[in-house]
Amino acid sequence: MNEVSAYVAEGEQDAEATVRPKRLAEFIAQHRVRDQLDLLLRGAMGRGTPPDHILLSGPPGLGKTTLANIVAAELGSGIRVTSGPAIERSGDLAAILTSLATGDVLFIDEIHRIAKPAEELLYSAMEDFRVDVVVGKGPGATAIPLDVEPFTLVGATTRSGLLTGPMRDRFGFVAHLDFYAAADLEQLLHRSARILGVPITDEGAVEIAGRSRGTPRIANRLLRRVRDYAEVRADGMVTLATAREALKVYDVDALGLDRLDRAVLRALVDSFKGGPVGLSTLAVAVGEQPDTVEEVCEPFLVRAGLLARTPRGRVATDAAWQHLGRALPAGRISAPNAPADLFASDQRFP
Ligand SMILES: Nc1ncnc2c1ncn2[C@@H]1O[C@H](COP(=O)(O)OP(=O)(O)OP(=O)(O)O)[C@@H](O)[C@H]1O
Repeated sequence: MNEVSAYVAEGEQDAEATVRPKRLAEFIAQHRVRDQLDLLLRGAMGRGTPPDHILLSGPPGLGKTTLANIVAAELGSGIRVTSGPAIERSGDLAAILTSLATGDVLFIDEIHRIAKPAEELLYSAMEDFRVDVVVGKGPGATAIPLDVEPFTLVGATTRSGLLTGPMRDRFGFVAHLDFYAAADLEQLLHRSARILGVPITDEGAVEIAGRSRGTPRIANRLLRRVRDYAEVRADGMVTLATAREALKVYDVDALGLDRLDRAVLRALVDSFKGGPVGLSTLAVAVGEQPDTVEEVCEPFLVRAGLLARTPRGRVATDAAWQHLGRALPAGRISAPNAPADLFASDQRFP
């Protein structure tokens, strides 16, 4: 996994936890989602019932796990955390569900990857707070109904388009987290720097924010890398100069693209003449899993107008050729920058 991707590397989780906002009021930006959640939670607390189930979607590192923890903290409830791939058998899920206390929050990350039998069990738990646990096999199998205490499911997904209709319909509140504006990331960096005791100038924060791909987790990670550099090679202060020098060492370019992002663009432009090319072929060309290319690199490349996802495959836009410093080949049909709605549609393209 490359240095600055939006996934958390082992050993960095403590640093992440230190700066993670604990309450809604500390959660920066995403005002619409924050307001809506605030209403949902206060309404439910006023009535003394658990709020509707909540689905959070969006690219990695934008705050889904943080919001799930905030929901529990605001409700004053306990939280159980698991993930779709971790629930292999419906029995695993039944054990979790039946051990929940009244009002608990159950957070399922990557909920689109939950196994089918477990998903079906979840339907009745979400709707009727009841699960049928099947004991035995074949004609002798019996279903034992078990009660589940009223709870709130918070599901997180990077691919809401992959959720089945029945699953999506059972969430009373669905929120899509979008990439953060640079100004919001500056605010976030100042907050994190304060908590970590890192002196930072406004220009330093602007520089890091501009290269953070609209993603809080990446902003926090770059801050830690620039802090290392500032402490080892300068006087410890994060400034414009230390940020620039450090980010050069870590191979993060002016748009915030890292090695994998650039490898994807280079493969598209140099090996496939700008595309269209299918996702799996592109992933093989850069030596990564298709899921990583699709979920980690592409959302931002599309957002930055460098790559378009079309029904015929991935295409490098004119801006991608320019960003790589390549001349557009003569006779090439120009691919204008990707329209934002292609990204928002969140569909799986070939
Ligand atoms: N709105 C925000 N305000 C302040 N910090 C934030 C905000 N959103 C995210 N962060 C920070 O970014 C880090 C990553 O957030 P989080 O783990 O919630 O992302 P995620 O969307 O759940 O990603 P993944 O799906 O990969 O787990 C957190 O440690 C938190 O400190």
